[in-house]
Amino acid sequence: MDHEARVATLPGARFRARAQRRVRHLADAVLGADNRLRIRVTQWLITVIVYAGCGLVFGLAVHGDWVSVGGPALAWCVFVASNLVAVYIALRTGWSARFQDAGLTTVQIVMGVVAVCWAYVLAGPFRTAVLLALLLTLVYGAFSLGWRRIMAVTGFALLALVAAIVIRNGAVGADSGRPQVEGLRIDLFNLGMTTVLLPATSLVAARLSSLRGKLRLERRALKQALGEVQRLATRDELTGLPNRRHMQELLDREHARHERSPQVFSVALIDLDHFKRINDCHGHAAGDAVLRSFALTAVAGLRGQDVMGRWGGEEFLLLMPGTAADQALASVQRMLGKVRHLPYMADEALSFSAGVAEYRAGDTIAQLLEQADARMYAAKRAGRGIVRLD
Ligand SMILES: Nc1nc2c(ncn2[C@@H]2O[C@H](COP(=O)(O)OP(=O)(O)OP(=O)(O)O)[C@@H](O)[C@H]2O)c(=O)[nH]1
Repeated sequence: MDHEARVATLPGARFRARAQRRVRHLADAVLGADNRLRIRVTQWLITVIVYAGCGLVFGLAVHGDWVSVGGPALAWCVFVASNLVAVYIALRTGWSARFQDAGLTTVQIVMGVVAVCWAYVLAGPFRTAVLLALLLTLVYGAFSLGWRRIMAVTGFALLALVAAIVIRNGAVGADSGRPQVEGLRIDLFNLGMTTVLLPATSLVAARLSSLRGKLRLERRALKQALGEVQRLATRDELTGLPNRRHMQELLDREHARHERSPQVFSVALIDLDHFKRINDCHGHAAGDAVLRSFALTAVAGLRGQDVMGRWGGEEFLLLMPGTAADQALASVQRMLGKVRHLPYMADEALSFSAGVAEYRAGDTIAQLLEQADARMYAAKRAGRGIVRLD
């Protein structure tokens, strides 16, 4: 038993693995397994934690009789909790996915603004601190809302604050018989500061949002470019087959696999016969078309695990994993039979000469290729249109 396997069987390691599995299952159950859903629900979870933290501070103030709120505080809690539960159900069941704003960001911001402004009415002398939450609520939109929507919710937040101030002063006035000038001054000061700071925060948030959008587009373009670079680095442009470098990599990989667990594999070097004549008689473009057509026909007849690449010019290399020499020979002979009937070669049959070699344990890939090459040249000397295994 190797070191890793021994470690995995220790009681501590087993316990940790089981605990990790449980945490993973719990996370899947709460947040969902889908990556996008996870991001949305995690964002919602952060909101819950922020509400809980602010609620705790508020609760301590109420408990210490620093502020007296009474029944309306319970109504506020019920409002916030029911909204949070409704949003969670809408996200977690996938119901919200039908909307463009699948994370229900706008709904959550509007809900947050109402909750903050309501808390402003309830918080008495501590109401100024509550406004910090208004800024946070707007920043929340930066991650998914567009510029216009962020501005719209900012306007809504300012109107909601005006409404909260009117309601607060109305309530205080009703309690004491006349509006309290000192409290009203604080409210107007708060409103003034918020009118300046909230749009500024939203502007910063909107810039963040557009930067994120640009980054996302650039990342997508970069991914596409990388895919294209990879394709160009591994493919032959004319035939679309793997190029020589990629074939060399595949050979090395097959060799390494053989070293780990010996499994037979063979190669064939295939060289089209008298290709210069095709070019000379029909032109270079026709020669290109024949190369493409040959590649298509040859690949169409291959088995799933076989790979054919362009080795250079009119020479191709076929790698046949899990294939012994005699099967490889039969396979390449079948290919030779097929290419003789290429549609636009009616006036002259296309043929190739090929050398097949099976990998021998202990050999290098270069030795294997040399063997196939020598057999291919032997096939040429023997008259062309032949596949040789010796
Ligand atoms: N059209 C075209 N021709 C190519 C390409 N690559 C190599 N060739 C041509 O292939 C021909 C190969 O000629 P040779 O090496 O003399 O071989 P051959 O005429 O096939 O004769 P044997 O191999 O002896 O049967 C040359 O004329 C090259 O120009 C290509 O990408 N497109």
